Order: sequence, then structure tokens, then C-alpha cells
Amino acid sequence: MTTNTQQTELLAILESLIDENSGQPYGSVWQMTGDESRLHISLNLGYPAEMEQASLEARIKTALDDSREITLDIAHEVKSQPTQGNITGLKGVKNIIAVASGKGGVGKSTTTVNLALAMAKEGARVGILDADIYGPSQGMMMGFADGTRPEVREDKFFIPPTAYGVQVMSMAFLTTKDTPVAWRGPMVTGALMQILTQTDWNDLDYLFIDMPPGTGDIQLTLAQKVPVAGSVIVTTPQDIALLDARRGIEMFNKVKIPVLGVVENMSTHICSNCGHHEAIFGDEGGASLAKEYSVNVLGKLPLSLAIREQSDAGKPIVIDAPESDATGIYQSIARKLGATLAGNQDSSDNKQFVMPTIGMSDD
Ligand SMILES: Nc1ncnc2c1ncn2[C@@H]1O[C@H](COP(=O)(O)OP(=O)(O)OP(=O)(O)O)[C@@H](O)[C@H]1O
Repeated sequence: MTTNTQQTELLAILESLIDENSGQPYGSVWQMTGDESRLHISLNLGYPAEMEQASLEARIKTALDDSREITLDIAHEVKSQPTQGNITGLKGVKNIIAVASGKGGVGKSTTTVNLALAMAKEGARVGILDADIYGPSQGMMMGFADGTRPEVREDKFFIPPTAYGVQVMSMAFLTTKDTPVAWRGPMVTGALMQILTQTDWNDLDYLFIDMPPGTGDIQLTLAQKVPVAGSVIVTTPQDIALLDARRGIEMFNKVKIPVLGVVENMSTHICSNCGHHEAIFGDEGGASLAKEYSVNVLGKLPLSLAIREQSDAGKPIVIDAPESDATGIYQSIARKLGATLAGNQDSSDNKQFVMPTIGMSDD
């Protein structure tokens, strides 16, 4: 039998173990039962981390240095976090995460789709709203056929189609290719708010919004109106992209949406002949940006042919190559994102969110 003293000592070791996703000690999230031959440990987290099972089991074995067989259960409960200005949340959605970039073409949509799929593989219920109205690509990347339309319930609600276990809504499901191009800003934000609120999201832990690129009026209006719990900035390491990413962070700061972190995309080039990594555009761009604004670099993705080919072929790399290095990076980013958002609860309990005061037309 494990004595109470033994158990308390072992629990203390686990409590001081560093959660690699939050960078903080796990604290009192463990439970333990045991006998002479085995220890059963369960862990209850505020974010999903099922893909970490094997590595965490190994870390626990090393940390406890106990000869008994060890089994681990990882459970999670995702809570709804505050939104900017405490805007009323969206029915069926616990947390909205906006994925943004200061400029187009840095891989925001590719990052959104792979992050959403990675989060689903960690055990979360996930949705994607493609708000990248001028270049909606989520439908294609998630493998939906051209002309896919959502079912409509009670003449009012769209039922989001599902792919790889993720609920997806896109303006591209409702319009023809040419429609939104001619729209002015207010029409775009109006239409996006409508599909956001009239979609029957089914019990989501996280809804990822693939924001339109840039930091203009459309993005600012969305950042003010959509009840967002946190945002992610995608950038490439070039100076020009970083300059635009700065504007993105400043926009979210202005409307009091926490920036959960920066993802540096196309960070290094990997030679397909010899596998050599080369930081063509330098390797400190995302880190210095993150330092400047006191946010974390959640992860760095290489410039990889597989990432491009699989996304463009409707089967993103997280699904197509689950064992690849890139998938491992997306999984790690997803867990860090979940942990950072869950950690916001503690500090935000005492935080007074202030209604944004930027002068915007009420479109
Ligand atoms: N890490 C990567 N390695 C290689 N190719 C990538 C990577 N990330 C994205 N791409 C490719 O770059 C192109 C642009 O990516 P994506 O559409 O995701 O960018 P974006 O920032 O969403 O652009 P926009 O907002 O203008 O639509 C796509 O063909 C995509 O497959």
C-alpha cells in the first residue's frame, strides 16, 4: 500500500513539475491512487493535451523515480474566458480565438486550419470561421467540394458542415467567388457578424476566426464587435511582415483583446536534399517582436513543401502526416495556446475590462 506520507511526497513532486505548455509549475491538479505494484495518476487541466500522454508519462516516471508501473489519465475542462469589454459571448461557443496577420500571404489561413485541427486532436471541440472574405480558403483546405452549402434550420440558422471533426463556416459557402470582392467595409463586417451569430455552433470549446489580413477598418470593427477571448498573430520573419505584425498587436491592445502569442511562419528553409535548416530571413524576428510587446512566441514553422502541398490539396499536414515534425510543432502551439488562454483566467478575474472607445461607425 502507498502510505499517505509517501503519496503526499510524490504529489509534491508532481505539483512542482513544470507544465511545458504554460511555463509554470502544474500545481494542485493531480490525483493519485496506488498499491505495491502500480500508481494511478490523474491530471485535470484547463486545456486539452491528449497528444502529450506519452511524453508526460515519461517525464512523470523520471520525476517520481518509482519502480511501480505508472498509468496516467489526462482530463481537461475548458472554461469560457472573458471577452473584450465583456461583450456577450456567442451561443454554443466557449472561447473565440482570432488569428490575424498584419499583411496577406504570411500563412495565416494555413496556420489557422492546422492549429484548429491540432486543437481537435488534443481533445477539444473546435470550429473555424473563415472571415478572410477576400480570399476565403478554409473550405478548400478542409477538403470541402466547390459549391458546398450549409444546411439551414428554421429558415434562420446555418448548420456548419464538418470535416475532420471540426465545424466550419465560410462566406465562401454562401456566395459565389466574385461576390465579396465588390463589397465595401460595412457590408463585409455586417455579413460576417451575421454568419457568426446565425451559425448553430455545436458546443465548441474554441472557435478559430481566420481574420481578413491587415489592420484596417474591417479588422478593427470585427475586433470590437466579435466576443473574442484572445488573439494569435501570424508573421514571417522579414522586417516588413514584422512591421505589419506590430500593427496587428497594437490593434488588439487598443481594443483590449489579449494577444496570446506570435506564430512565426516560414521561419527557416529546410533543404529537401540534405535536410539542412537555413534561417534565410534571420531567426530572431518573432522573438524580438514578442519581447517588445511582452507576448510569447508560441512556435516557429519552417518553410515546408509538405505544409503547402497538403493544405492546398484539402488535407492539412496535421491530418495527412500526424508524425511529421511540422505536426508536432502545431500540436505544441495548440497546447500552449490553450494553456495561455486558461491562465488568463487567474489574472483577468481582477482585471477591469474597459469598453473600447475608438471612434468607429456603427456598421
Ligand atoms: N510554412 C509554410 N511552408 C510552405 N508554404 C506555406 C507555409 N505556410 C503557408 N504556406 C503557403 O503559402 C501560401 C499562402 O498561405 P495562406 O493562404 O495560409 O496565407 P494567408 O496569410 O492566409 O494569406 P491571405 O490572408 O492573403 O489569404 C499558401 O499556398 C500556403 O500553402
